[in-house]
Amino acid sequence: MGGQPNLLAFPDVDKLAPTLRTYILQAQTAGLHRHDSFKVAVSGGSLPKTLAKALLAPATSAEEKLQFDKWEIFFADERAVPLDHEDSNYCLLKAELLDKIPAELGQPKVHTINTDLLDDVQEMADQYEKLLVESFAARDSVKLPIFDLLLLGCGPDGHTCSLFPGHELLRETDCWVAPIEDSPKPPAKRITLTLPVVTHGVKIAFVATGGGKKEIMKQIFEGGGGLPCTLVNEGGLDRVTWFTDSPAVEGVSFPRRGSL
Ligand SMILES: O=C(O)[C@H](O)[C@@H](O)[C@H](O)[C@H](O)COP(=O)(O)O
Repeated sequence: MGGQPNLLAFPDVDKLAPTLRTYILQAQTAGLHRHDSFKVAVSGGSLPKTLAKALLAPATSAEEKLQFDKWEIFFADERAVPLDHEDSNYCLLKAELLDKIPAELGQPKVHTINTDLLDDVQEMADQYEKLLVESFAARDSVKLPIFDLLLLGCGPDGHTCSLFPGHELLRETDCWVAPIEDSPKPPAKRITLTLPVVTHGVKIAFVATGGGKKEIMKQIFEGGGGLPCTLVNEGGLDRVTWFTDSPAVEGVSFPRRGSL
């Protein structure tokens, strides 16, 4: 392991989407070879919309087929709200992507939070972790779940998943899924994958677009001072790829801007 995160910059989201699609298809192929399924974690925010742009586009004859029936989708973070609530990351993903997948491509298996536990986010996180244990840790030797792909956003303060700058959760090393009850971004109660799980992914993708990300992108790539996104870069190294648009990276100096 080594290298550096890869930073890809596109003129706009429409130009970014086809490369994101190719990247996801490559990760799907690798996952299917590894365990005949594709285990993905996704965040909320603007990501589901961009994912939809990438994944709902018509297929080209040269590419691998999207096999959604082999996908297992987990949430990199989720808010402790009912599944049909406007703050729910599941609700967002469903509206933007899941409901629009053509029947012939199959439907992913989606692991939602247990909404009986909205008042007990510790238990909600523990149960979600159990889902990961069942899905990933068939062998005792598995110490951490290894997602085939994590698809993440980056907040204007440098947070990712529900891992916020300066928060004690950044030091969590034992559990795979943690509760948070004081999220600075509402709603306050959430669950999130922890940093060791995020940085263990086979591939880790950030999608960060729009001029609102410009200042934080500079900080992340020019030092970062322990920002959550920087910590993922440092832990994931060349397994991390950033999909950005020009407004988000204007003025960001970064040694490696590449292609897939
Ligand atoms: O539940 C959440 O709050 C999101 O999962 C969060 O982590 C998001 O990914 C970032 O805030 C980026 O959001 P944008 O893409 O909307 O900037």
